[in-house]
Amino acid sequence: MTMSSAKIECVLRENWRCGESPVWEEASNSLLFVDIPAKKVCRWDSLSKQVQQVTVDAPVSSVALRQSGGYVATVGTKFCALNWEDQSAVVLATVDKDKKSNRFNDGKVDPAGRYFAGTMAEETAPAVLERHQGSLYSLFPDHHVEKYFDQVDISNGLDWSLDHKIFYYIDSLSYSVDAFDYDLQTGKISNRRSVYKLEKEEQIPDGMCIDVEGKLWVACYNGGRVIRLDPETGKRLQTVKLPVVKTTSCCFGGKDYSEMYVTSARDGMDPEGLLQQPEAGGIFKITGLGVKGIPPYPYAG
Ligand SMILES: O=C(O)[C@H](O)[C@@H](O)[C@H](O)[C@H](O)CO
Ligand SMILES: [Zn+2]
Repeated sequence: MTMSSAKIECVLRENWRCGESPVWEEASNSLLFVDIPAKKVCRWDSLSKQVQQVTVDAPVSSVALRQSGGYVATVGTKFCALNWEDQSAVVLATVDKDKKSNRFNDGKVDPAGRYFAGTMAEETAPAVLERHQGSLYSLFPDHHVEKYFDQVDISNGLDWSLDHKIFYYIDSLSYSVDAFDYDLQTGKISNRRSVYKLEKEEQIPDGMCIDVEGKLWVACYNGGRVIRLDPETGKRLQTVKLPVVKTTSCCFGGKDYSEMYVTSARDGMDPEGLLQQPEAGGIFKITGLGVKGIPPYPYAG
C-alpha cells in the first residue's frame, strides 16, 4: 500500500467538452490532449500556461508524438499526421469504411512506434451507442494498418508492460482491464484475459497508463477517480478521487514524469451537476503520488 499525500490541482479550467488522450511532450514542457466533440487538438504549455489549439474536420479522439516531428492523431476514422505550424492534417490511412457512423476513440503508440487505436459507434449520449461496432487497429511505421479484432463496444485505454511483453487494453463496456501477450517484433497480440474487473462505484473504465513500477492507472468515467492496479495480482492498490465525476484519462508528465495529468469531460452533465462541479471539463495535475511514469513512445512513421 502506497502512503501518499497526493495534491490535486485544476491547472486548466477551460471546460472542455470531452478532454481525452493526455500526452506529455518533454521537448516543449507541454501537455497535449484532445477535445473529442469540439474537434480540437490542444497543447498546454506548463511554463507559460498558454493553450494552443488546432481544429480539425471531425471528432479527434487521440493524439501522439511523431518521431519525424509534429504529431499523429485519430480524426473520425482516419489516422492523420498533424503539422502544428501550418495546422494541416494529412491522412495516412482510413479504417471502418463500411461503418459510416463509427469513429476512432482512444489511441497510443507502442514501444516500437506503431500507433494503436480502436473505434466505436458514435454515441447518442455518453456510453449509449450501438454495441459491438468497434475494432482495434494499429498503424505501422510504413503506414499500413493491421486489424486485431472486432466486436468492440467502446475501445479505450491502452498501454504496454515495461518489458514490452504484455499489452493492456480496455473495452469500456466490459468493465474490465484486459491483458494480451505482446510480440514487440511483429506487433501481434494473443491470449486475452482479464486482469481487473471494476467495482460498481468505480463505474466505467476509460483511459489508462502505466507507471515505472509496472502498475496500471485507470481513469474511471463517472467514477471521479483514478485507480492504481497491480496487473499481476489483480488487486487495486490505490484510489485517488478528483473533484469531477467524468474523469476520462491520465498520463504522467512534468519533471521526470513525477506528476500525473488527468483529463475530464462536461458533456453529458446536467445543469445541476455543472453547478456542483464547476471544474468539470478541466485538466487536473496530481502531485505527491510517490511514483513516476515513463515517457510516451513516438510514432515511428
Ligand atoms: O472518451 C472516451 O473514451 C469516449 O469517447 C467518451 O465518450 C466517454 O469516455 C465514454 O462515453 C465513457 O465510456
Ligand atoms: Zn477514453
